[in-house]
Amino acid sequence: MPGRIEDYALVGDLLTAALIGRDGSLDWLCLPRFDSPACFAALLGDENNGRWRIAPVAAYDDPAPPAATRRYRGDSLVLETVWETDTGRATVVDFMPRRDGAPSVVRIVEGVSGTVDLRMDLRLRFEYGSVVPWMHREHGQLTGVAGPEAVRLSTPVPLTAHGHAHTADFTVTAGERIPSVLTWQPSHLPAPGPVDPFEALRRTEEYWSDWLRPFSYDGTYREAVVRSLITLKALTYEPTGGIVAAPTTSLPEQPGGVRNWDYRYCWLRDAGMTLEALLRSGFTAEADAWRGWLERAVAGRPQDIQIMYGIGGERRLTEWTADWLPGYEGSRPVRIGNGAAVQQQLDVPGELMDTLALTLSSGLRPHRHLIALQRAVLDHLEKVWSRPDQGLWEMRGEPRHHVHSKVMCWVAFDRAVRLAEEHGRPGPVDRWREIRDRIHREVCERGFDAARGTFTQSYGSRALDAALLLIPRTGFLPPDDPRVIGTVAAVERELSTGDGLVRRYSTNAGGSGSPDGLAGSEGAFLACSFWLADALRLTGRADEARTLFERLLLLRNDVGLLAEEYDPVAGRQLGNFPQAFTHVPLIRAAYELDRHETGRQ
Ligand SMILES: OC[C@H]1O[C@H](O[C@H]2O[C@H](CO)[C@@H](O)[C@H](O)[C@H]2O)[C@H](O)[C@@H](O)[C@@H]1O
Repeated sequence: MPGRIEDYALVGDLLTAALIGRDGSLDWLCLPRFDSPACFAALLGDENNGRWRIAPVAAYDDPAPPAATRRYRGDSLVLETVWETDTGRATVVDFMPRRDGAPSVVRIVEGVSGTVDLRMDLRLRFEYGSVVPWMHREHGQLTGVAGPEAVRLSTPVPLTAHGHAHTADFTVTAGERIPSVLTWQPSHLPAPGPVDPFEALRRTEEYWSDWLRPFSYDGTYREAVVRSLITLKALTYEPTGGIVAAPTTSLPEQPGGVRNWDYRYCWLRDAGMTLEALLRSGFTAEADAWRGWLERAVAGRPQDIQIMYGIGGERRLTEWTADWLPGYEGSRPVRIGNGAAVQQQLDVPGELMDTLALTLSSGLRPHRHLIALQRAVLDHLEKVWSRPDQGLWEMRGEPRHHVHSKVMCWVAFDRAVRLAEEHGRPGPVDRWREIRDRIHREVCERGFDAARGTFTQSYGSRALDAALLLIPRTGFLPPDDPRVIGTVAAVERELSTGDGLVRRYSTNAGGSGSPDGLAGSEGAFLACSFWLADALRLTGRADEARTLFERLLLLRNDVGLLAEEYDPVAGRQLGNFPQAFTHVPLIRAAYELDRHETGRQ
């Protein structure tokens, strides 16, 4: 059975990523890309949906299994799991080397002291756990083939078949290193050249230390920021520059519930925020690559711009359900694809304009096509900003006039005005200024509940929304405006989960059912909880901001990773994992709190 979400660690090769549990089981891997079918999908079912486990024999069935501790090697994506057994200590080193042709996962067992008896258990399943491949030996490698896919395992450990599993018991002694390399390829091609596991390890470590070289932040939260940045980089599809929201699908927002979504795609919103974090950290190459991805993805008519795309810029992300998969802890359906791709979410043009303005002010050269695109986006937004939408939470119910979306429409015109005023960019500035001011008036009249002193989730509603915490950082109103202060206080009061964290909205607002039209509820939303920390700082409550931020840092798992949500009652992470949307505000809050402290000193 899969572990808790926080039991997993990430390894990746910048084209896809794998999740490996504390129990030594690789339970999730899509090959050759993030959005390809999984060849190990135990995460969304059990071992018979595909897994590759290496662990001490005693860890398999013993009710008191040996203890494992984990860490990444330095500032890299090379994972080490250290097993302490009665007879000795062994380390399993897991990583995905940078690709030189075919994608591979390398797992090296190193004997540290004494001897350790281990077991390898390989259950290869293509097509999200549904296809049992034909397994055979070829050129000394165990090979699995089914349809278009082939996987080869190269290891000195002799595996034997037991039903649809291949297993081996073996012993490692101190000083010994036993490698296994699993490589994927299209089945019609000849076997790729061998991977030297030790040389691959050296190069992978070297790559990560080179990558971090431009990073100079040395503040209080360096360790958390670095791990978040490495995670964001690992979620970037290197060939195109697209950034996935998370490498998983259908890790539930409520165990056993229906709030299960596929995040292996690029949201303009999430990626724009990621870009801000990368730019602020000095990673301009990634920012430039993403801009290239964006330019290609959105090319065409502005009315056809989607809120999300595939990692190659694909538009059709048709949602379907993998009904054969039991789901993580029975959370069904397991969704592949994402129906939100065709939604109207009016915050997105604002995110886009904000990101483009940021890239310009960071000194990246403007692309001619993007300048034309901005004009076209604004022309289109002028026609549609007053319509209802699904909002940033991608609510699947009736469209509404979401206040956060309207504020972001204001941002779109505001940034256009500023680009014209400050950078001399051409455009109908007076008209943009006039629309900007009209949106502002409308939001303050229709989106503000004067009796309670707070902005609301949508016009005329009493419901609140933690996205409103973003208002002070957009410049829509200054942080010390009583309407901002009232909104922060109302969100804290009404959306708190009792421990300082907040939900994004109430799934039971006024007893009338959830505004998202879905059954069940969900946990505290971690991005919103980081936004709250940021809003507290902005509104003059820096000490409370720091306390909340440091509490949030404690929710990271043993290797520094966070999912989308957290269940404060069960004390466990929820939702897709690790999630960019969570790690991005962590980075921002860390920088801002440090900056505040330095300013104070
Ligand atoms: O809550 C319902 C929606 O949940 C997902 O969207 C969430 O994740 C996105 C990616 O991180 C984020 O941009 C969005 O703001 C979140 O609400 C899901 O992808 C949607 O299909 C679903 O309707």
